[in-house]
Amino acid sequence: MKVLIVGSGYVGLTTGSALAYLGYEVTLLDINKERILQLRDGEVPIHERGLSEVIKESKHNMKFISEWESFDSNVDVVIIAVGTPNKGNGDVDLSYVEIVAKSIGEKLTVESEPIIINKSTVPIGSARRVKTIIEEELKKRNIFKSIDVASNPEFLREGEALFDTFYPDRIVIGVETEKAKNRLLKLYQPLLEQTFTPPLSIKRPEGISLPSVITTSPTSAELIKYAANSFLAMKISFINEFAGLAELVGADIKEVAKGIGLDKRIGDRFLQAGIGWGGSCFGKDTAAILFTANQYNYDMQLIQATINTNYKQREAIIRILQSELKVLRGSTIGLLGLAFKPNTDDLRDAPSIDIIRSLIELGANVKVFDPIAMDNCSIQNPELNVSYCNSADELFDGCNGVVLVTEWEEFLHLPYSKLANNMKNKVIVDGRNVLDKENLKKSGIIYRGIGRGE
Ligand SMILES: NC(=O)c1ccc[n+]([C@@H]2O[C@H](COP(=O)([O-])OP(=O)(O)OC[C@H]3O[C@@H](n4cnc5c(N)ncnc54)[C@H](O)[C@@H]3O)[C@@H](O)[C@H]2O)c1
Ligand SMILES: O=c1ccn([C@@H]2O[C@H](COP(=O)(O)OP(=O)(O)O[C@H]3O[C@H](CO)[C@@H](O)[C@H](O)[C@H]3O)[C@@H](O)[C@H]2O)c(=O)[nH]1
Repeated sequence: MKVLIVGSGYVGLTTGSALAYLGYEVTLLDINKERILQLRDGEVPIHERGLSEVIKESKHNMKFISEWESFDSNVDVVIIAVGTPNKGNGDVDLSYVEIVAKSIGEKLTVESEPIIINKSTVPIGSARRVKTIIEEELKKRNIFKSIDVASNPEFLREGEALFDTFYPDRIVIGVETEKAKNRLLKLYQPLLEQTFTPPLSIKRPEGISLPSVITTSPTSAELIKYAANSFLAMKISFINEFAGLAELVGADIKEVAKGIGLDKRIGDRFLQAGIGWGGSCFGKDTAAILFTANQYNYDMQLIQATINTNYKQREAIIRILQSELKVLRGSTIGLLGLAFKPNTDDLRDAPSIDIIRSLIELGANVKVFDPIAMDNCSIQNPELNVSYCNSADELFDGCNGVVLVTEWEEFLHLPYSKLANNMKNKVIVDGRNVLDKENLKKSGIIYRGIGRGE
């Protein structure tokens, strides 16, 4: 099967590499010429576990292009995986998807029979919009045919993108015809039956169940994606709201999360209280679903509260520092971690950036250290007046307070009591509730977690 993937970011590149690994002939098209040149040179432009290895093993099945001129119109499947950013008011900027649809319409011929798969997260009705744009372009060249556009939302997590692609919980197929349904089932057959030899870098976990397939309408598929992200975001905001109360009444939110998570109806995942969620999806997608609801004059208070609670968590870090240090002006605060979660270099909607801005506004000097995301931070936020450190030692030196923002594995095992000896005040704020509170306290550190009853 020949597959064209449009957009070579987290979703496109991961999906393309996995499909090439499974033996498909994959072409990745991205308008970012620099990215395409990097990929041709064997460089992987994003940080994802196992991605370089899988691309290396599959490169004989992969082609990278930046122009539609090189488009093979005999392709079986075209996957749209371009960005769908927020316009700032919650509305989704669909222009990247629309431009791609137009290009597809300009390039298809009378003979071409591809199924168009929309993997980008898009508002309700976008599959129909893409179909209309393509068919109108075709009509301009006197080609009158119906094009199948499927909605096939993506559920991968950054940092575990390849793992989630090879071993998904479910595959959602939103289609209007049998032809489209069968083409998608054929495409995903190796994953559905797990017939492939797992890549060495992304091992198949023992006892993993086969993915379920949900075949539904494009509209339901589009809503499934928003509902999934809203639910996960809500779960985190729920535990964070209780963390605030736990702090006041003297309870430990970690114990509370354990106590409720053992109930199978609730489940223990996504109950980690802390600074709250960030990243490219939860903020954008919860805002988008509120925007859609608004268009129908429908009030989604739970989603609004989910968002409000989340952004309050970032301010809570400042309140904790103020309560321990009193005056932040002139103090030095270190941030351990910048990425919105470990194992990624992504800084989209990262809590770290808001925290840095607030600290600077309050007159603090800010030092930061992140194993992977510092280059992205300095390129994307050149205006941020922070000192980039090369190690945890350098970060702690002279600080009045240190905030653990991203729970990178290496931060879990730092020699905190030794590092704290070089701080002016031994205040450590554990923004992810991952450190050993009793041990830290024993060594004279003032430990503050989120909702840990101190
Ligand atoms: N990142 C995630 O974890 C994730 C997970 C599930 C779904 N999604 C959704 O998938 C979509 C893509 O997200 P992403 O994180 O991979 O984005 P990204 O920004 O990492 O990548 C998008 C890529 O598309 C390219 N592009 C834009 N316009 C193009 C065009 N006309 N032709 C060719 N290439 C073009 C860009 O240059 C960029 O490389 C979004 O809708 C997002 O909401 C993302
Ligand atoms: O208990 C938890 C779990 C997560 N987080 C935070 O939540 C954010 C998102 O984490 P995660 O969901 O692991 O990362 P993403 O890569 O943003 O993945 C989400 O967003 C993607 C884009 O739509 C979806 O495809 C995934 O299914 C969905 O999990 C991060 O800031 C985490 O630190 C918490 O604060 N507490």
